[in-house]
Amino acid sequence: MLSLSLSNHVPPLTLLSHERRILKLQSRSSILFHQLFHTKFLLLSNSSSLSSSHGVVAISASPSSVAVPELEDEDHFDDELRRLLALVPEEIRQTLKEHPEISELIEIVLDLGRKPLARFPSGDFVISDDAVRVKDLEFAVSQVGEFTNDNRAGISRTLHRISAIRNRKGEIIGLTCRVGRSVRGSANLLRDLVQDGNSLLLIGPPGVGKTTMIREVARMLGNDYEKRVMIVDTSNEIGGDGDIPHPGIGNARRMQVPNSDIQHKVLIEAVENHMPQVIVIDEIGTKLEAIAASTIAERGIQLVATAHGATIENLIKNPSLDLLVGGVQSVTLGDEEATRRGGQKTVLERKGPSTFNCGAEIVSKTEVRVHRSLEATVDAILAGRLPNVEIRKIKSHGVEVIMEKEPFIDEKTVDKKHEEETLDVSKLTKEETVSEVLQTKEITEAESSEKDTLMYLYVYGIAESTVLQAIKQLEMETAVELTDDISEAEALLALQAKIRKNPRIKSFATSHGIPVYVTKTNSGIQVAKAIRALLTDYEDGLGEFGSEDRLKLSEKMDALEEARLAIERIVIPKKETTDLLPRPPRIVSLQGKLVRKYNLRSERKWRGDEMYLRILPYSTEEDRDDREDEGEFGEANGEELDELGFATGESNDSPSGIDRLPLLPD
Ligand SMILES: Nc1ncnc2c1ncn2[C@@H]1O[C@H](COP(=O)(O)OP(=O)(O)OP(=O)(O)O)[C@@H](O)[C@H]1O
Repeated sequence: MLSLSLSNHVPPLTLLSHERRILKLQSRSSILFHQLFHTKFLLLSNSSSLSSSHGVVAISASPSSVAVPELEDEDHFDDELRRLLALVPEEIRQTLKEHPEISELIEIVLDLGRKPLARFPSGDFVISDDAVRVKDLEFAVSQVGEFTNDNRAGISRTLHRISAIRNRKGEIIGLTCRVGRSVRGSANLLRDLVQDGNSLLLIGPPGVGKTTMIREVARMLGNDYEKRVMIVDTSNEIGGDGDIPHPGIGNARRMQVPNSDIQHKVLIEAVENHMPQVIVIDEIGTKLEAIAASTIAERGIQLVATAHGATIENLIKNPSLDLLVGGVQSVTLGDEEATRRGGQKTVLERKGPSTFNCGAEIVSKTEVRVHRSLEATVDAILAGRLPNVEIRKIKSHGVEVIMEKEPFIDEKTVDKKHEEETLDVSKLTKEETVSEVLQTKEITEAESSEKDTLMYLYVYGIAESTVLQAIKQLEMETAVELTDDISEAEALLALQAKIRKNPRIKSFATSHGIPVYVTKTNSGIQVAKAIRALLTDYEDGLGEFGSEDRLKLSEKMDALEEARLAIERIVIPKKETTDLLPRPPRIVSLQGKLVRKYNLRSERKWRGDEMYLRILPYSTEEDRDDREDEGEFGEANGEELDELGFATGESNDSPSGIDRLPLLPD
């Protein structure tokens, strides 16, 4: 039997659960520690050795002297917990302190005239049989900061959150005192998603641990990846109460929000004034906040946010928040398509790009369901298919942090079955669907691996089984893989009638330089012809397929987007003259056209030998010079703007064809 040497202040019986440390005896001479909730180990033996890989920390020691884990900031944490316990009347505080799970306390509930409760992961505990009195509430309130309009307050330099319930006169008659803690490693399951700059939306029911995870993401991005992180901290929950943020956020900075109603404005201010690379925000709950988040994402800033809701489906159905996942619209089908879908006349489709690239449903503190492509998930859900999900768990029965993947479900193949064999996917058990799909995928992958090159193809409006069949028959040099993610596609194959009805897809392809091939019918022969044409083009210009156009286009799109943002964010609302970045004259001319579409005046300027556009906050009525200038670099015309999707006019549609967001109200 191993003997454990314990530090004096840790009672032996609480060792296994204290701060959720899990020790597992691996053999007579070694012990492994679950390193999730602490960062430092105090080695009590000189003969101990410590090694770490993949979040697993192994400590080997001689049987008689074993390492004891020690929280880096244990004293600090104890002090914080003490400050929360200080809120309850002294006579019952001791009872609470002696509770064996005190280090895992979640909340203290004090309701006038009722017995005080402590909430633990294992359940509720009645702290005393004596009901809470007015003076008990007053005592607690006197120790916390000011309550803001959302009835929340904090305790300075701690992460605790105190929420008040008031009577109709506004007097406090109940308090929920939530323990806040910073937990190192709590976001390890999400590290790979955010480290490359993906925007991530965390959702989950109240109390599941979203704030704790997002705080750790902020710290991780700021410290481990040295990004400029700005937290917009609506209730001071991420960075704690007081003006000096809690050390749990690491190098991340934080902006406080004076009033939750203006959270969206602080979000925009954060971007405009503090040059963040990442914005972190807890609880996006209103339409205005969702709009502000989308605006930020549009500017290419990485966004990490939380929202309430157990699943992505909940968000899709929430009219205030559906914008976060692209929004939903009802589309009327053509007769042919409606017949093919068994008479269904309208379908729901995603309206535009999702604000976030990835999503994670927090199931518990140790389990998340990851949607690597939120757009693909939303599309799948709206089409009645199963989305791809990765289930990631921290296994506590062992000592490893294990990433689990739910078996891969290839939506395209599910779709194929849906379309070709009119097979009702919902009637299949998940296992049946998955195993069939896996078989198909294996075959495709085996075939692909024999070919020299691989091209990603996005198919729109044509049954994918027809496409796969055609590819197989053609026996070209290039292997083709169908993708659900249009942004990774190297070519787009569409049914003409379908793509005409969806200018957004076409516009996206154009703006990203993705060549589009269309067929008039979706017969096997037509489809095969189109694929042969596109593969021949691809093989002819291998490596440069569309790349030159892609470059030119992306520069034009960037320039127009820059002009649009300057107009909508600065020139119009602030009535300020704004200079754009220097561009080739041809592109400056195009920007000038866009400015005129907003009835504004612009001037071409030179910096050295570089030309740039100055946008003035005056109407075009005064814009004589510019009009006269027209034609000097004369290729730019309104039609080109239209082609690029920057048509303005009366419609509220986005100039880029990808739905733009309305301007934020003042
Ligand atoms: N990994 C963890 N280890 C230990 N305790 C945790 C962990 N994650 C969260 N907690 C605790 O669980 C409680 C709820 O966590 P948190 O406040 O982060 O949840 P939430 O989902 O943001 O809740 P809400 O939606 O109500 O704001 C807190 O007391 C927190 O300290």
